[in-house]
Amino acid sequence: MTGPLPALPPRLRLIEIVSSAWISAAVSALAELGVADHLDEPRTAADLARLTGAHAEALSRFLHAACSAGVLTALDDGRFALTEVGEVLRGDHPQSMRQMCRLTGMEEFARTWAHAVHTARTGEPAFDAAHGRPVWEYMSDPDHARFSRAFHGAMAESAAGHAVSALYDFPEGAHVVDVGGGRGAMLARLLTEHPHLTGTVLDLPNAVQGADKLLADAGVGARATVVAGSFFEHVPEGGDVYLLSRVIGNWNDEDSVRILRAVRAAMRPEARLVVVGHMPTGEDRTHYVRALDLYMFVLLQARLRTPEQYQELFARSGLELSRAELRPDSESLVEARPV
Ligand SMILES: C[S@@+](CC[C@H](N)C(=O)[O-])C[C@H]1O[C@@H](n2cnc3c(N)ncnc32)[C@H](O)[C@@H]1O
Repeated sequence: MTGPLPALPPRLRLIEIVSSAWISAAVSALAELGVADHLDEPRTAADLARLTGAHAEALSRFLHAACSAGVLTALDDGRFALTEVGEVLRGDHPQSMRQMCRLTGMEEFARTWAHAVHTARTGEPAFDAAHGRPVWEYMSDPDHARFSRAFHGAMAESAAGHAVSALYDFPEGAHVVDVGGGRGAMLARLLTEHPHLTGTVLDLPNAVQGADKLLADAGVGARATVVAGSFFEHVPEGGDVYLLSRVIGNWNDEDSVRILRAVRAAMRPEARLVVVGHMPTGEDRTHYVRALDLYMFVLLQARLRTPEQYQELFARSGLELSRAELRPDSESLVEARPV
């Protein structure tokens, strides 16, 4: 189903809502198996099962479930084809969501959602209730390297497809410090698009694993530095633009102010801070922003914010809002300057 849902009697509508989690799990499983990467031409379930090491009859159920969500179409001859939406599940699509769809289905998140009622009762993060510690700490544990790789792989995939340069004019010759920049995918894209820029990526040691290689493979290694560390302890000085992409939405107000103050302490008076992330605009066409706000709370006791709410955090951190670029259904941008 690709358009708006038809009007349904309340009981049917409700069961449609709660069972959509199963369809979502089916799409995540297809992403894990890499099914879409074999659908450069329509194929049967048996063919796809052979190519992905899956069970043919079981896979056909997953494929039909994905058809009901409009990700695939079942052809009259029994073969399955990608729809325009399904194309984005391909690993080689320029805006691929394969790693993100795979990540969404991982056990860690399933267990987190199973504890969501704990969050509703107490206001505490369900991730901690399910796993005994906060998500960043859990991910830093070498025993959870698979989850960490999947998480940072998904972030790198979506950051690489993110056109931050379409939203912001980076000054000629600027040095960009990507604070909490993961594997450096966003920095790599920025430096590729703007040969005059240099940059630094700062993130926790488990997150920057592979960043040197990613930047070198993108051909920008000579203009980039990778720093492993915590933004609560130190943010590198000397930047002209400090980027916080999809970071502040992970933290409550107190911690956000600590991060912003650490960035502010590193900034020269003429430097700028650019915050990128989903912000409620009131014009969003999907329920994703509301769902993401819930997810941030359940996972991290955090929230998405409007530019006005960012301004409140900036005011407590020695910064002031200098620009806001709101984009419904997509990531928005706010800029701040030191006061
Ligand atoms: C949602 S991800 C966003 C990554 C990247 N900026 C992007 O937009 O793709 C949040 C990032 O914050 C990083 N992070 C969490 N705690 C941190 C800390 N104390 N110091 C530095 N980075 C941290 C995580 O490792 C993760 O890479």
